[in-house]
Amino acid sequence: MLGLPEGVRGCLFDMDGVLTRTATVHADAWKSMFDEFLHKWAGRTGAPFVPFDAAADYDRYVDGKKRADGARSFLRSRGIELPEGTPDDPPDAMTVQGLSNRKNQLVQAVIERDGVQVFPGSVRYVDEVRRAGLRTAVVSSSANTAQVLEAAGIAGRFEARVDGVVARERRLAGKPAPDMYLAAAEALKLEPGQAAVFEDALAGVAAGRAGRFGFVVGVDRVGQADELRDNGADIVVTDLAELLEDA
Ligand SMILES: O=P(O)(O)OC[C@H]1O[C@@H](O)[C@H](O)[C@@H](O)[C@@H]1O
Repeated sequence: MLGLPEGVRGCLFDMDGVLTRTATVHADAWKSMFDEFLHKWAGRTGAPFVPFDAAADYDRYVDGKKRADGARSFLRSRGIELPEGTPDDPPDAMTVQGLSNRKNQLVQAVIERDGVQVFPGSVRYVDEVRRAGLRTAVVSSSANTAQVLEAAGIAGRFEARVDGVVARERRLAGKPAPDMYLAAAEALKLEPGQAAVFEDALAGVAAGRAGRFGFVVGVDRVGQADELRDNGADIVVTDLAELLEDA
C-alpha cells in the first residue's frame, strides 16, 4: 500500500523539492547570486556574460549538493577557479565561501519573508509510512534544514535528521556520495537494503544508487524523469501520493 518492495522498513526523505516547496527558493537564490557574480567576472576578464540557467545549470551542477560543493561545481563548469576563502567571508567576497554566504543570505530572507510550503501529497505519504510502522528520517544537504522543517510544521514527523550541519560536524561527504544517507540508515538501525530513498535531485538519486539502498524513488517536479532514472531512480513519480494510489 506504500508502493515499496517487501523488506523496506524505513524511508529516508530528501527535503527541498521532496517534502517542501523550497527547491525553487534555492534555484532563484543561486541564479540571483551567480548572475551578479558573472556580471562582475565578465567586466573583470572581458569574457561574455552568460547568465546562470535556473533549470539546466541548477539541475546539473547545484541541486542536492552541499552549498559550497554546488558553488564549486558550477564555477568549474564555466572554467572559473576562485579561492576557497573561509566560512566567515563577507557575502561580497569573490571566494567560494563568500559567494555561498551571499546565496544563503538570499535564501534565508525569502524563507523569513514567505515562510515554507509543503507538498501535501508528501505529508500524506509520510503519515501513511508512520502509520504502517516504518521508520523515517530527513536527509538534506541544506544547513537550513532544522529551520525549514520547523517553518513547515513537519519537524516532528522524522526520527532522525542528517543535514548540512551534521555533515559538516561529522565530516560526511555530500551527495552524490551515499554517506549522508548511510548515516541516516544507521541512525534508524537499518541496513541500506531495508531503507528507501526519496529524492528529486540527480545527485540525490545517484547517492541512493551508490549506497545500494532497498529502493530509490525519484520525484520529478521539473520534467527530468529520464535523467532521474539514468542516475539511479528505480521508479519516478511526480507526487508521493501516487505511491499510495498504486496500492
Ligand atoms: O544552502 P543550504 O540551505 O545549506 O542548502 C544547500 C543545498 O541543499 C539542497 O537540498 C538543495 O537542493 C540545494 O539547492 C541547496 O543549495
